[in-house]
Amino acid sequence: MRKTNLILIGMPGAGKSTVGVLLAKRLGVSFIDTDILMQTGEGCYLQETIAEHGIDGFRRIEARYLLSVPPDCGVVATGGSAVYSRKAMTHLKSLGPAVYLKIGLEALKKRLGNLDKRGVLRMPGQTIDMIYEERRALYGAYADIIVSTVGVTPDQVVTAVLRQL
Ligand SMILES: Nc1ncnc2c1ncn2[C@@H]1O[C@H](COP(=O)(O)OP(=O)(O)O)[C@@H](O)[C@H]1O
Ligand SMILES: O=C(O)C1=C[C@@H](OP(=O)(O)O)[C@@H](O)[C@H](O)C1
Ligand SMILES: [Mg+2]
Repeated sequence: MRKTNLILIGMPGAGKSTVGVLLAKRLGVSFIDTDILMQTGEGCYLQETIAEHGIDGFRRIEARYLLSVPPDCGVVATGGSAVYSRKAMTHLKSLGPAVYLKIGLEALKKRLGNLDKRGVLRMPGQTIDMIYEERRALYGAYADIIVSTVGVTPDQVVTAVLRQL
């Protein structure tokens, strides 16, 4: 078993949570989904945190949970909005390489379905195209490793990540 930490970043729907748990099992390490860390810590669903605190409030609270990820984290599936906190990303990247699970806009639209049901952080009127445009430079800038998740199964994504380590 390889003892290693990996930080998964990318758009909502890219497969961070799905692939993350499979990767952790293959590597024999722990798995943390920061969305779950936040939900259990706050005692409510992410949508409720967004409704109560607004987008900026959600980002601040999310950053706090990202900063609480410990050194022996194993594989970490972040929420898609993690990259809005430079401080949190600096912390996470100090723990292990950031793996950008990349998905094209058209494939993403098919996978995501109704954005509101998924609780993607967005300003009123902001479309998925706009969010994609706003974020892709951030994901690219933080990425140590980039793996495409289009036209491949989650298991194949795991293999592709391991090949690049
Ligand atoms: N490689 C893949 N191919 C097709 N569907 C996928 C793939 N990886 C994940 N999915 C599906 O996409 C959806 C979003 O996956 P999820 O792991 O929740 O993404 P994220 O955590 O990045 O938001 C789920 O329905 C999941 O089953
Ligand atoms: O990208 C986003 O704005 C968000 C993505 C979600 O996580 P996933 O990327 O795991 O779907 C979750 O953190 C929250 O609903 C906001
Ligand atoms: Mg997820």
